[in-house]
Amino acid sequence: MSVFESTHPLVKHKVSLLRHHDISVKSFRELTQELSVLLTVEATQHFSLVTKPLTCWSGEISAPTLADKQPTLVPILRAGLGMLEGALTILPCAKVSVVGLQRNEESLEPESYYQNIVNDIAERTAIIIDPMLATGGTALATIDLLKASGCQHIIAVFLVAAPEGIDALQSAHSDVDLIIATVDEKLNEQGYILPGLGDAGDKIFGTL
Ligand SMILES: O=P(O)(O)OC[C@H]1O[C@H](OP(=O)(O)OP(=O)(O)O)[C@H](O)[C@@H]1O
Ligand SMILES: O=c1cc[nH]c(=O)[nH]1
Ligand SMILES: [Mg+2]
Repeated sequence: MSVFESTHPLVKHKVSLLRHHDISVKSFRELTQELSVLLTVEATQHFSLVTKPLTCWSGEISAPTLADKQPTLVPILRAGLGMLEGALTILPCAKVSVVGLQRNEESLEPESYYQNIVNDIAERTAIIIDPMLATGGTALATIDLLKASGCQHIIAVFLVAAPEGIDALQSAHSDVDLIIATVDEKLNEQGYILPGLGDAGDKIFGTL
């Protein structure tokens, strides 16, 4: 498994803006979408290309073209929906597979309440999108579900990740690549990332 933490100055700057304690819902949503665009560029940077003949204004050329089927984006409800529009900005033909998981606030275990996975997922790269990787339980459950559905290639994109969550994914799924805006310090006793963002879903949906 590769773990890629972005070093892009715009990514770092936008994560810092997200951390402001009194950030508005509007700003949190906008920054989440902007970060999602930047991280989706990173997530797709190793996609394979083939050359295909193309007639352009000056004649025949061999043009680089994506080799494989479009990926499926996998937003984890709710907070992952906040990253969907940004990812679709640069992958406008991607399919979308939705997974509904909510972490139980006491046990910290993810509880499943919805899933709708594209039926040809075995032929597509899945790009999981969720702002937060904390204990890793939610991401693990999502990866298990995608693999059980036949998925062969998974990339997971997070805005903020705790070392505990990264370790959990590395131990269980060494074939999954992680793209992360920022790796934070640790989890607190309630399973929240420090310094973190607080509850990303509540900030995106205004349910604080
Ligand atoms: O790594 P974990 O310990 O599993 O925690 C991370 C999960 O927690 C948050 O979702 P939450 O359960 O708050 O649901 P929400 O998106 O509906 O707010 C977050 O968006 C992740 O999905
Ligand atoms: O810090 C955290 C941990 C889990 N979910 C969040 O939204 N934030
Ligand atoms: Mg939440």
